[in-house]
Amino acid sequence: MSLTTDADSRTLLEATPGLTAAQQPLWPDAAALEAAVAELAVYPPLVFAGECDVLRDRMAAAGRGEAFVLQGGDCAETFAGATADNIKNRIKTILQMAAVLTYGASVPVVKVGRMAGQFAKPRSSNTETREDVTLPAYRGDMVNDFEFTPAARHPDPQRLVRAYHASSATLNLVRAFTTGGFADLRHVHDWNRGFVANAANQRYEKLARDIDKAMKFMSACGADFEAMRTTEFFAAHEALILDYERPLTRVDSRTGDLYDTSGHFIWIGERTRDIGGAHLDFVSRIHNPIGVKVSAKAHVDDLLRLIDLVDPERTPGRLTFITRMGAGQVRESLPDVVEKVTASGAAVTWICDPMHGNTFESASGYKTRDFDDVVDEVRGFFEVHHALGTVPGGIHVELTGNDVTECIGGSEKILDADLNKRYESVCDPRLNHQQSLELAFLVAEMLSRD
Ligand SMILES: O=C[C@H](O)[C@H](O)COP(=O)(O)O
Ligand SMILES: C=C(OP(=O)(O)O)C(=O)O
Repeated sequence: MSLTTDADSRTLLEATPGLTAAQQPLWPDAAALEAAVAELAVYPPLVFAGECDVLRDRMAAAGRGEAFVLQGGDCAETFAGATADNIKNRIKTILQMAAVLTYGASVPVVKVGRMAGQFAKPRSSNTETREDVTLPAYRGDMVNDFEFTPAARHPDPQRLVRAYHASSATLNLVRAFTTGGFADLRHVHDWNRGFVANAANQRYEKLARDIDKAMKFMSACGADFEAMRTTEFFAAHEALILDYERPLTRVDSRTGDLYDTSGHFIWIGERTRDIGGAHLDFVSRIHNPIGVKVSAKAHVDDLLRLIDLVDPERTPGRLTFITRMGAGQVRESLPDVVEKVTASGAAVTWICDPMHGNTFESASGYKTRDFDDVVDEVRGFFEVHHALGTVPGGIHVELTGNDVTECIGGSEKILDADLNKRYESVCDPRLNHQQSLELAFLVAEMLSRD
């Protein structure tokens, strides 16, 4: 991997003339921005192109039903939140979920963290008003600070550089955890025993007992548990701020192809997937596996054009549609999209994001999601794919390993009145540790009925 100055990469480091990039900050100081971008452009890549290729193969397997993808992590990572404990708890939660899903799906689970780069947020409004004060909206730690003061909300390009360092430190610990023994399947299994030991989770005891038996069976057969002390783990985030993604785009010295080395998998959000926009133009020129969020409002013709642009060669694993239609819409809106995309001969992998179509403001004023809606959207996603004979390839979830109270419901029965106890997200509400595991048990049940 090298940073070359050949024509192709030079063009990539610059914005394509005439294309609009939605949801970008209004950086107040052009010289400061240029300095930050120049700094990023000479830093080492965060990931290696070969790892992105491996993930593309894994995503292709999920598209064929030979693997199942679990993408999960914070809605918005913060610099202050990039602590060892937070990262460990999130990895632990994802590993626990993956173990349960592996049993349910009987295929490998591809583990992808929404982490080590998820520092930018698209917003519905450019401003936020509290009482009679209006300030720029918080757009993620990569851009400005959550604190509601004029100074904090001022976009600062040096934050792009801080995001790189926070991502680098996060990824370093993630790699240590997942290759150094923390991911040992036997530990993960023990942690899951703790989950069902809680009386509130008795409903999942049978599945947990079955997994226990499977572990004992594997042990009796002489399975090599030492080989299961490590696991593959990939990093993903929304490629939103092009002043971050472009300078981290490098030429792969093996092939001459371009890769965005800020993460293995990057996705384009619902608000930035316009066909003539700069985001799709950007991802069409890099070789990472790419996700695109698809809401119930998406027009199929636009999606078909998008496929032609981003995946003209129909490479399995290259393009994933992350559908987020809402529990009330998924059964009505998803079939047409899946049918027409499939009929076009496209090779997309389908993943369900059951979070972003199910957000509402609670009576007490918190942005929240109801656990039942989250489960129902996944159920609807499975139903639609089963009816059409297509493959439900995975889930994409906003979660944390901590005991926050941001989404209502689940076996702990979090109520609206509980939300103020530990609402810590700086943007959208996440499933907490228990809710995440409960979702994994429920999805494992859905998968094992396949
Ligand atoms: O995470 C998703 C979006 O950034 C978020 O839903 C937008 O939130 P907003 O409507 O509060 O701006
Ligand atoms: C903003 C997000 O989702 P969407 O683009 O689907 O709204 C997100 O996943 O953080």
